[in-house]
Amino acid sequence: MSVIAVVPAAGRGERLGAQVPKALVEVAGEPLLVHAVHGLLAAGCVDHVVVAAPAAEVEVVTMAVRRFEARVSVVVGGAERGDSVRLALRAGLRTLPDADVVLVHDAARAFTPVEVVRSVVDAVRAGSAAVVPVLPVSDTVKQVDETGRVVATPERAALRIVQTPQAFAAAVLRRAYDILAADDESASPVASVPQATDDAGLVERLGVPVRTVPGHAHAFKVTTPFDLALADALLVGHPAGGMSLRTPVVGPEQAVGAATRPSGDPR
Ligand SMILES: Nc1ccn([C@@H]2O[C@H](COP(=O)(O)OP(=O)(O)OP(=O)(O)O)[C@@H](O)[C@H]2O)c(=O)n1
Ligand SMILES: C[C@](O)(CO)[C@H](O)COP(=O)(O)O
Repeated sequence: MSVIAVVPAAGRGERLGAQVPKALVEVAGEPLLVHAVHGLLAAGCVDHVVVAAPAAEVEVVTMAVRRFEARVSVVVGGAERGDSVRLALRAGLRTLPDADVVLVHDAARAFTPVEVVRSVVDAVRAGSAAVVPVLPVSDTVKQVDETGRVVATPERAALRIVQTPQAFAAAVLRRAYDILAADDESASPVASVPQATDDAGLVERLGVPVRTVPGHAHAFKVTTPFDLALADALLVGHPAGGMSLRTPVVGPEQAVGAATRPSGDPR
């Protein structure tokens, strides 16, 4: 019984517009990707992390995560986020075939508090097949048509912003991504990956109920230059590898009951 986290980090980051792929953009002296991986491992309940890297950056990414030793592996990502998740998931299930829980976590949500990681894992361990961290919506949301005309105003109280890591019973996510077995070689690794804007969306299509747990403002997705400025501001006063990297990485055995332990760390 173990927990795998897959980290899609193969995007270009068009909306950020940096000179390097977004996952390699540095905040407080470390790439976003390293902050994200550190946060997962620091939660103490994740056994192995698989990062999906841009094809041209596999070596750079491999060097960046070398400090985590065998607990992190790197694969080449795909054309879309879903392709990257599938490739990383397949590699993770080969590394740890007995994994019972899989997390999917955006490299771009680099400052997610460890409590959120523990909370989604605990919820799956408690019997939920799929769990997503969410925040309430504070703006009114409109649905518009292709011309921009408002066609509906959904009831705000029923809406939630969805974050990552999203956690799944391994068998359920494997089914959602149509990975029949950890050593399945029968099809192209990225053939017919169903696309959705998040992984829970695929699981919903299977009719599997998805549970929510509280997310955290620090789990925002670095998408635009404004988000990057926010990340820099959050880490002001922290040394290189500040907020996330101050939390020591602990092994799963040290994290028993971790979700209920008070933490003095802002993560
Ligand atoms: N082909 C892709 C596209 C995205 N991602 C990853 O999925 C996460 C969420 O995607 P997003 O924030 O949209 O990143 P980008 O696709 O890089 O951003 P943009 O849409 O602005 O280009 C990121 O960690 C990104 O690296 C990925 O692994 N493979
Ligand atoms: C998975 C996600 O982070 C949940 O909010 C989000 O849907 C990713 O969207 P993106 O356009 O790939 O950034």
